[in-house]
Amino acid sequence: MVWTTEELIRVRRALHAMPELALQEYETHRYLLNEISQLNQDWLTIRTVPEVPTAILVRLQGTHPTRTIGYRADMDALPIEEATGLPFSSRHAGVMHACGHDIHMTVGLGILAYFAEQQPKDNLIFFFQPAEEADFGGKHVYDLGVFSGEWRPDEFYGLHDNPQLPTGQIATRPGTLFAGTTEIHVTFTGKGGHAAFPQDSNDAIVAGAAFVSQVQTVVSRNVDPVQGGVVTLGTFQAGTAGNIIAETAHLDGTIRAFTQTNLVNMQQRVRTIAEAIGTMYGVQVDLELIQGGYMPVENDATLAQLMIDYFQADPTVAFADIAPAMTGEDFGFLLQQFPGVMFWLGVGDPDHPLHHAKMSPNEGALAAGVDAMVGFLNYRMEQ
Ligand SMILES: CC(=O)N[C@@H](CCC[C@H](N)C(=O)O)C(=O)O
Repeated sequence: MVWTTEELIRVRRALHAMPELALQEYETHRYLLNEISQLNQDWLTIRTVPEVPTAILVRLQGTHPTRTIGYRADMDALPIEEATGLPFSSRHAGVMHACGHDIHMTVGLGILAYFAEQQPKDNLIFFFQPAEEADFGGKHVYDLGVFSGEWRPDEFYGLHDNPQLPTGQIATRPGTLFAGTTEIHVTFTGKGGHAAFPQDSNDAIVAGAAFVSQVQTVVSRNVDPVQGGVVTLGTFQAGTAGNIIAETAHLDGTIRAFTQTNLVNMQQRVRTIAEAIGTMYGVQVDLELIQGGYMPVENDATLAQLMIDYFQADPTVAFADIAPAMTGEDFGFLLQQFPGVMFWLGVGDPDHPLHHAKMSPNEGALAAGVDAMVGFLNYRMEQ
């Protein structure tokens, strides 16, 4: 490791305090560029992408390259009011790094800082990616043709922090690691009116409530229980007062499955239910189902096994086998274009899951993550 633990913590706390939503990561972008510009530039090239202005790519020229290896860290945060009480809490009201992307960026910078001092044998590309939680930034950048020519990785790696695992533990598996997801955005529009005269209205809340209940049958009745799936509705906004019948109800949610086939079937069921509710309750239905880049995260079997073998043989790494999770990740899209591996990095906060307002990763994971990945990349470059 080139950066000390103290330097990693300094960077992580600065990033934690400046969380920004998808495609708005301008302060984060400036901060990362400033840190990267202070590294040794001898074999380092920085590239920005005008069409996705918060993205940053960095290429390190290898000494005797046989391949180009990509490493991705995501940058965006979530619309959550932080409640950790930490002295370096979010400075941005209602926005929080509650998914640990501050950890991801810091580990990425730590690995980059190491190879900016120790020139790698193979070429390395670091991709600081906007918009993982929404708007699938990885797909946007890929679709622009950015990963071509000398910026084309032969293989791609990335990590996600995991509060349920002990600090510094690494876990992954060959094949499916995370689900594919689809965002649900639906508005039911009926006819508002006085609470006393329901016969003259079409109540959007009743339609929305029926939708909430009915979509519960998608997983319980339409998905093979052995394969599993998720339909969660995370928002329901309707109404202004107890004695007014609401004209509109808006709900947002997510559909998840480990295979694209199951995901598409679930999308169709959700669409059918929404349309049927429109007919049953006499409301207009505006439904958007957006998958974008949130494909199932499929680890390349050979590269994942290589990584697992390396980590299991390294006495400094605590490695654990793990089952797939229903988390989504738009890295799944990039792993459909390039072989590669995503892995979990334990951050030891079992009482506060990802997306919780009190989630507080243990910073001991930073050095563990950098050391493990630097070790693996050096090993991979000998193959
Ligand atoms: C790691 C993580 O938490 N990722 C997000 C990805 C969101 C995908 C999309 N916006 C959706 O809501 O389906 C997750 O919620 O798993």
